[in-house]
Parts: sequence; C-alpha cells; structure tokens
Amino acid sequence: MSGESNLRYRLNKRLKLASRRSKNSKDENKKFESTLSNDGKGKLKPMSFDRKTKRIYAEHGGTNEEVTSSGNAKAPNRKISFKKGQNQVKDDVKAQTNKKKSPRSIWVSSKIENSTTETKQSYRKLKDAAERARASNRTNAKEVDEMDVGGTGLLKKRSKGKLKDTVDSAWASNRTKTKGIDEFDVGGTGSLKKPSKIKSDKMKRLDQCQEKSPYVSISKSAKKNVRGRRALDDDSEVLDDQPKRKKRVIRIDRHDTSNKRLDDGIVINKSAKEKEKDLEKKNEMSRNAQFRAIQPSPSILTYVEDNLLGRRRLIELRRAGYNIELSAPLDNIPFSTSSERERIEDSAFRNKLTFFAAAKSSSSFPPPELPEIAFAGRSNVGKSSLLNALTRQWGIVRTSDKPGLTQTINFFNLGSKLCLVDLPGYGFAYAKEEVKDAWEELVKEYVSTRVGLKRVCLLIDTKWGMKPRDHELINLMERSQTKYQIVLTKTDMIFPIDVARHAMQIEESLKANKSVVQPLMMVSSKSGAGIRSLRTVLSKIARLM
Ligand SMILES: Nc1nc2c(ncn2[C@@H]2O[C@H](COP(=O)(O)OP(=O)(O)OP(=O)(O)O)[C@@H](O)[C@H]2O)c(=O)[nH]1
Ligand SMILES: [Mg+2]
Repeated sequence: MSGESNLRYRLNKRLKLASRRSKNSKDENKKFESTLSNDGKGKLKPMSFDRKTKRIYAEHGGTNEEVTSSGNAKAPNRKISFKKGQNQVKDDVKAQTNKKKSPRSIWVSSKIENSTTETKQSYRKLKDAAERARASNRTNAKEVDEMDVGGTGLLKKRSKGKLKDTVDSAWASNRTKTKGIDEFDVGGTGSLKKPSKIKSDKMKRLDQCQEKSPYVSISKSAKKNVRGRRALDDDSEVLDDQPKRKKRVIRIDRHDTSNKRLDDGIVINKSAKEKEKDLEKKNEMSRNAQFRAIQPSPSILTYVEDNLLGRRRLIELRRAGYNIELSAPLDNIPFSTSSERERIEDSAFRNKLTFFAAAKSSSSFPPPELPEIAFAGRSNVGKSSLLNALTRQWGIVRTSDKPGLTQTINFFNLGSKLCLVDLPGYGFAYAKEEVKDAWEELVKEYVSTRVGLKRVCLLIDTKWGMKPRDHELINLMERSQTKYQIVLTKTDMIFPIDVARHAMQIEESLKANKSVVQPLMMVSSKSGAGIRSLRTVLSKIARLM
C-alpha cells in the first residue's frame, strides 16, 4: 500500500508540474512536449508509475530483438499489453534511428514512449484530466490513476477493470520480483535477459556444481541436504583408507566345560561327604536365622543391661561409674571410694583360695568335708579364669589360651566354708584321644557319684553356645540328680542382644530339665560383668551349710 501511495504522489507531482508549465509558459510546455517526444538525446524522460515496473531499454541501431520488459512474467495480461507496447516502441525507435542515426541508448517509460507517437492533442487531454483531478482535491485517486494511464494513449481503449488489474499485477510483481529488476543490465551493455531465463541458467549451474561435488550443500530442500550429507559420509568412508576391523568371533566348543559356569547345568558328582557338608551348611544357616528370630524375655534383657553384659565401650563403663583402670572393672562397686571398690560383698569369697588336692581318678578324690561347687565345661571355656575372678585371686588357678591345660580334678578350699573344684575340660584339647576319654570318664564319675557336691556350674561359651557334649553331661547330671547351673562365659565377646538371645535359647531348651538351677548366669572374667551376681548365688550354698 505504501508503494501505491508513493506512486500516486509521484504521479500527482508530475501532473502538477505539467499543469504549471502549461499555465506559465507555452515555451516551457513545448519544451516538455519535446522532451516527451524527443528521445534522440537519450535523456531520462519523466516517468509515470510504470517507470518502476517497466523499463524498456532500446539500443539504438542494435538488435531490436533484445528489447525486453522487466515486468512480471507471471502476469499474462500485462505481458500481452507489453508485447503490444514493445512493438510500438520498436517501431518508434526504428523511426528515431532512421531520422538521427545516433547509436545512443535511451531509457524511456514504455507508456510515455508510446505517447511519443501520439499527437499533442492526446497530451492536452492528459493535462486537462490532471487539472480536473487536482480540482477534485485529489480525493478520487482511482480516477486519477485511470486517467493517467489512459493519458498515455496506449491503454485508452481498455476497460477500467482491466487497467486496474494490470496496475495491481505490475505492483505485485515489482514488490516480489525486485531481484529480476536488479538483474537487468542498467549499465547499457545491451544484454538484457529475461529473469526466468537467468534463473534457469543459475539453477543449471548449481545442478552442475552439485553433480561435480556432492559436498556442496544446495539448500533446495531438507531432503536434498540429508542426501548430500549421506553422500558425504559415504564418500568419507571410501576416502578413509583405513582397513575395516573384523569382528572377533568367539567359537564355543559345546563339549568344553572350562568356559561354562558351574550352575549352567553341568552335573558334578559330589561325594557323600560333600553332600553332608552342604546339608550342614544349610542347617547352620537356618540355625542362624532361627537364632536371629529369638526374642529374649524382658527379665533377661534387664539382667544383661544391669550387669553391663556383652561388648561395651569403655566410655560407657566410665559413664556407669566403674573404674576402668582396674582389672575386671565391672566386678567393682560403681561410684564408691577406692576401699569400697576393692571390697567383695560376700564373705565366703573374701577368704583365701588354697589348692589342696588334684585327682586323676575317683580313688584319689579327697574326702568330702566342705560343700563343693564344681566348674565343668568344654576345654578353654574359661573355668579356671572364672575361679580366679570369683575370688579375685589371680594366679592361684592356672589358666591358658591353649585348650586342655587342666588335666586333673583340682580341689581348692575357700576358707573353711566352701570347696571349689576345677574340672578338666571335654571336647577339643591338645591331648591324646585315650587321655581325653579318661578325663571325660573321670568328670562323669565325679559329677554323678561325688558326695558333698552341691552344685555344678556348667560353663558354656556364649560365642558357641551349647554343644552335643554339653548335652551329654546335662543328661548325665539329670540322671544322677546333680544340681547344675548354666553359666555363660566370655560375654564380653559378643553384642548384648546376642548374649540375651543365647541365654533365652538355653533356658528354653532346658525348661523340661529338673536338676537345672535357675537363673541362668552370665559372666565375663575379663570385664568382671556378672561376677558379683554369681558370687551372690553361690554364697547361698555356703550359708545354707
Ligand atoms: N575375653 C575373655 N577371655 C576369657 C574369659 N575367660 C577366659 N578367657 C580366656 O580363655 C582362655 C582359656 O581360659 P581358661 O580359664 O584357661 O579356660 P579353661 O576352661 O580352664 O581351659 P582348660 O583348662 O583347657 O579346660 C584364656 O586365654 C583366658 O584368658 C572371658 O571372660 N573373656
Ligand atoms: Mg582350666
């Protein structure tokens, strides 16, 4: 729309100028007319709106066939009109060249060029029309346009609608195909070409380029780009002279079992022993699971907590008020003076522990004068250590980390009130089988036949729990109606909860037993946990006597 208004403005300006000239001086008017008609000097003529849309280049004396229009090739109506105009222009140019014979080239507006062939009358008509248009205050622009176009004399005969169409199409083409106009040879080389022709030439060249080198990407369409890239890739692969890597093929021999996993269906003939071991492992696993499922009774849990049983940090013991610098600190009285700390509450255990007899057979047992408390259990369970811890007399009873140190029944007097008996251990020991069997037989004879034996403390390692040999001895004591009490040792080795679980488990397993004395005791000779409680329990035996 802005272009159209611009055109109108120009047209009006021209008309104004023309009218002014006609009014002011006839000479000027004549001059103007001469400029319109005279093209011989090659001056640029005053142009109507068509100047922009259509330019005709005529090479004077040159080939007339090269005279072309720069208009829109797509507008057929306009093309027809131009052809007509071109023919007229050609004729006029020929006439001019015959008259003056000057080979100068000129630029003229096609329609104004046509007007050169018209008479002065037609121009006056044009002027009149312009004046009229001015008089109507330039309001009816359409009318002016039509009159102006009609003024050229060439398009006079056309209907209004057709004229309008041609003008519109010309403008549209001008706006869109500015490139086409630019490609005209304005410099007067005389080689004007049709834009379509130029375009086709250009495309041909581009196609040729593409054919020659596939690397040139022509942005005709995305598909072409993709194709070009593929082509480029293919070519690059070809250009790369690197040898292609062969895929490594691994051939597996069906009968070769070395590469196969064991659980891939290969049957391995296991021996009976291995099968038994596997079963045992499975059973053990299930035993562990069972053990984890044990819920200790509240009384056991409180007992464990009160006596600080199980694996504890030293800071915890310190916070509880125990002197951790002492040996077996938990056997001391918390938050008390140093003299009180050293004190053993039970009078029986304050007495001096003295060894008085060792027996390898039942015939060598000493006469039962004092109530006896025997300490039985598997080798290395901590029998001798517990005796020392109870009396706080370290070194009286020999201990060793090597199982099987105690090989005889050792009798200790604790003052004149109690006799403590250290029994040889059973189960694994660094000793001959016959010797071990003899120890076992001796222990069995002592616990089942000994007169004056008031209680057997059956020590069980908390870490390992009850073993079949332990059950054997229990059964024996049950049969001989010997009172026995279970004492869990080395409680400092495992977590408190596991201590409680073991206690619960053993208590449950011995519920039906008659000779068992409750409660189950838990101690640690190392930390001193539970030692005072055990002392209290055992001192009752001395008091009863
Ligand atoms: N951590 C810890 N170790 C202990 C405890 N009681 C004993 N021991 C150790 O266990 C090992 C064996 O102790 P002993 O008292 O000799 O065991 P035993 O039952 O008399 O052994 P035998 O005489 O061979 O039957 C020694 O190295 C002790 O230091 C305990 O409560 N806690
Ligand atoms: Mg011992």
